Amino acid sequence: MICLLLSIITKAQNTVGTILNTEDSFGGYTLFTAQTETYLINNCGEVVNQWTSQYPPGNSVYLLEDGSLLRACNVGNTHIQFGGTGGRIEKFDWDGNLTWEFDYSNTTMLQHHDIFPMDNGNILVLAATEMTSEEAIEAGRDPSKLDNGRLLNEQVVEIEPSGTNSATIVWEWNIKDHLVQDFDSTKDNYGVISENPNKLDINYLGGLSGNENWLHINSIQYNKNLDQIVLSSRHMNEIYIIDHSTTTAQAASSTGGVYGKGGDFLYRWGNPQAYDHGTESDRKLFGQHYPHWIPEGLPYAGKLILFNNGFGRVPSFSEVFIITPPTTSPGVYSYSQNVAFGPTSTDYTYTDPNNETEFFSRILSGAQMLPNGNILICDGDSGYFFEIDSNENTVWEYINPSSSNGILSQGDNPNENPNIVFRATRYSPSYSAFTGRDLTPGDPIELNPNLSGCEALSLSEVKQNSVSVYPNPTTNRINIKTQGTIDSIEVYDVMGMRVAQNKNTNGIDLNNLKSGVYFLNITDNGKLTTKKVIKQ
Ligand SMILES: O=[N+]([O-])c1ccc(OS(=O)(=O)O)cc1
Repeated sequence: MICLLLSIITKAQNTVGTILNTEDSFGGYTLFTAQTETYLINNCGEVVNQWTSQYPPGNSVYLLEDGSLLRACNVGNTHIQFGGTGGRIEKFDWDGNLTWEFDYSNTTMLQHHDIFPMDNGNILVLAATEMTSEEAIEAGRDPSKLDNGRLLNEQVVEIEPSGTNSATIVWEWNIKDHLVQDFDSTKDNYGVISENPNKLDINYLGGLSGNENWLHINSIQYNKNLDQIVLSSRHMNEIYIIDHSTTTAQAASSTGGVYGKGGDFLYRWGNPQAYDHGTESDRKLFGQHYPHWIPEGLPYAGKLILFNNGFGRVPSFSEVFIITPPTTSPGVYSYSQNVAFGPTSTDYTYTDPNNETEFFSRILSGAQMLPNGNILICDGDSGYFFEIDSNENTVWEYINPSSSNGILSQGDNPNENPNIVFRATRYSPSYSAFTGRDLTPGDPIELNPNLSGCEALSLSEVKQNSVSVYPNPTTNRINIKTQGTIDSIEVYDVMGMRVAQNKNTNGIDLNNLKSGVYFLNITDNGKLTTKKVIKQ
């Protein structure tokens, strides 16, 4: 309720940039990429650093511990085309100089969607590679389900960068080595789907037709403690965990590695129909994004958080899930024959608390647990980032002003100007990338900006004690102590109705108001501060 009120009070009528900033948001810097630019903004939407590439996103971007930027970009491969393609990885230093670039794009292979920077400097790369129709049929694909005369294998490569534009592949995994099918008994991988939960049915299409982009894996994330990778397949509506401790040879087999299963799935979740372990009613995921392990030291550490887009169900609505994959020991996932991998319910689910269909992103998107227990959510389709607290109050809101029609002005309608964002990531001010950096805020991204509401709030955070109210609680008058000159005092009830106001004076009489909680909007030398008061 307090946040609802704060939002009513502090919401300048902004259409882009920072829409809402409250004292309950996690102070830090938010990184996202749109068009050719990557922005690091503070909670007021002011740019503290910016990197420019020649290319649009392809699609994820990371600020590394040393302050450099690792970004996948889209080179426009004409041989492999679907939403989310990339093809090149670029690294920039803090000052925006391109220090390394690497292409993973040709007529038969293409990096897409996500990459993951590992602690040792290597990079996990997600790529699609071509399987000819002969290869696909040999792997048991129904030939009537090969719309484009080929199929796209999904591949993970670990690359070790070197020089300014090269890298060595040091590890590799391919889904085509982990297929099962019950279509063609003459092929090697013929089997009973339900008896092979650790493999993928090459003829399960998740309700689609014979699209070559059959799996559409849209994220790759890594857990160094478990040495495991989690992948998200939009078209299967499943997430998969695989072992990274294997050799490349083991990763192409079903044995070896710390967990003994080679490159077969260690875990899968979201749509048990895909392995004949349930029906549509058992399905949890609908075009999901960005499953990743919540880092150590954060609330829900070690669990998986993901954005369930809710695409393909009626009605359409998105959710944020936190789940605990059941295990028998760390990284060893519980499974009993013919029972779908758990859990059957989530540890946490966020939907829009007022109207669930209000929160919906068809594509892209993600959610990030923050150190104070808030969650940063990227509604990628709308370029809309918002932060919720543990009571599901919205405590920060931002709309990406960079659209495919150019940089928007404050007042422009973002709904008329595509401003999609793949993912947004908040970095804590204590992150090592910021050590010794000049973080002086520059201008916001949007043209003709209006930071009034936001600056007031940020200032009130800084000058926390410079405006005080007393007595509080009060039976009648509230006095205001400030170093500046008070321009106006407005009193709002908990429903956001203004119930009293005064100008050019250092107090206000609450005599006529009922007992309860009120909010004072105090403008002092043009700066806004909000104070909660109790009328007895
Ligand atoms: O339009 N795009 O840029 C786009 C569309 C779909 C897409 O795939 S998804 O799984 O990330 O939604 C990625 C990018």
